[in-house]
Amino acid sequence: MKPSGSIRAAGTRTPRPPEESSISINTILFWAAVCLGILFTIAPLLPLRFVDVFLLSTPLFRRVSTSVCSSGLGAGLRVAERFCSASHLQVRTMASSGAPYAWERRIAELAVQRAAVLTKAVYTARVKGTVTKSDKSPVTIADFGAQALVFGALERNFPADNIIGEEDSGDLRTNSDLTSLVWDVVSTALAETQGLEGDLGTVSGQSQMLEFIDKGACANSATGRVWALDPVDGTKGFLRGGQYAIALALLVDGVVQVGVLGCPNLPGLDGGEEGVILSAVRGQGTTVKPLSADLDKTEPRKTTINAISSASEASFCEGVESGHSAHDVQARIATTLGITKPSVQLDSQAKYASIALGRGELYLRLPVSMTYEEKIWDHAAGNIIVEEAGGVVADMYGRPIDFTVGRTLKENKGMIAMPKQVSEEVMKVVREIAVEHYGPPPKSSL
Ligand SMILES: Nc1ncnc2c1ncn2[C@@H]1O[C@H](COP(=O)(O)O)[C@@H](OP(=O)(O)O)[C@H]1O
Ligand SMILES: [Mg+2]
Repeated sequence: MKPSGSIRAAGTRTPRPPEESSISINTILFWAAVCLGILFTIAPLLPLRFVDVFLLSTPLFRRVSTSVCSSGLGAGLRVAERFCSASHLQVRTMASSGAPYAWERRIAELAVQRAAVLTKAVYTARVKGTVTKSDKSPVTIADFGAQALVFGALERNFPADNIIGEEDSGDLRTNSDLTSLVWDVVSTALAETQGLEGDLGTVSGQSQMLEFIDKGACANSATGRVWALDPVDGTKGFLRGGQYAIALALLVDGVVQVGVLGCPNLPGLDGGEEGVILSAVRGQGTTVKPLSADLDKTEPRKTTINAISSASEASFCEGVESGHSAHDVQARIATTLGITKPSVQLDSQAKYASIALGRGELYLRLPVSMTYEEKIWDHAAGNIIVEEAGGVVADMYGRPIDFTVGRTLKENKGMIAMPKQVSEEVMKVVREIAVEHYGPPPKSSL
């Protein structure tokens, strides 16, 4: 793992590596801005292939444009951008957005989208290369392949950040047939998303693929910038033909600041093609786009949780797997709240996505066993997506979720997500039933 200690002020972009940030002298920046301005102005007159290759592919261009914009000398560039053809929208988006975490959100969305190309191919394939992990849970070539693609993209864009990932390459390193199967789906997905290579990089071969997969072993979620990935959340749903999600979040000093959820099997927007991608940045709301959209060219749509005035109006969702949450306790809570609609059962963080999209109001996840510790990658992205959509997420005792304690959420038990307007009412009932059923909250292990 890379050393930690990459603490940065919230909302700032990851500093480029040392050699990149060395372009900091004002004179150089000024002339760089002038040159870029001229280049952008004449860009439409030049052969498209040359312009695209030069502007979109050179690391030098990315470094210079990043420095130009952050130094405030980007005005010339922005003026020149107006004259550019649509093929340069990618660069414009990158260079002109000043919102905190805009770069992180964009790369996370693109990485999740590319991973979804891979998972969708495996979802419909006959061979999924399923193996059973030591904790008895299943993992497929889609989990490994999606993790390699996303971590490659993070490594390229944020090399100083730490990463927590659900999978590691242990099962692959002892099974060359399985590794070949993963490489097949990775290389196919790379070929199908060649347009993203400039932003997300590539995977050079099997050995780099294994290296990328192993970048997620970080155990510290409390300090610095840490990404948390679940490459295929809801693997059992994935294998059963149900819902699943690709979930990526960025934590800064233990607080989730960015979250992206790709949900390939959720109904599309306005009756359109299946699959949505939601993203949220702390303080900026939650947005949604079709998963298959050209993300740089598609306006994000704000989405908010339904504001209900009484919990009895809610429809609630829960997991499909009875081994993952206590359906009987959840049913009792729903009845006590006066909810009459039957539960909607969905696998994965598609539940958080559904309530953020206003397709349900309440998510109940009560533990089957008090010894189970929820995983950070199963909740970080969903947490911010619901909160930024106007919801509240808490554990079954009404406590906020503590994301600072490493790979598991050991300071919390159970999980509930709900609209703000009814959060007191819901938390009171859930807390009472939780205490009665499971006993008082266990003492902090810290
Ligand atoms: N006993 C248990 N209690 C709660 N969650 C569990 C569990 N065993 C596994 N899980 C988690 O539940 C996740 C799926 O959630 P859901 O049931 O809502 O679809 C799994 O994610 P993966 O599928 O990524 O392994 C796994 O991490
Ligand atoms: Mg999971």
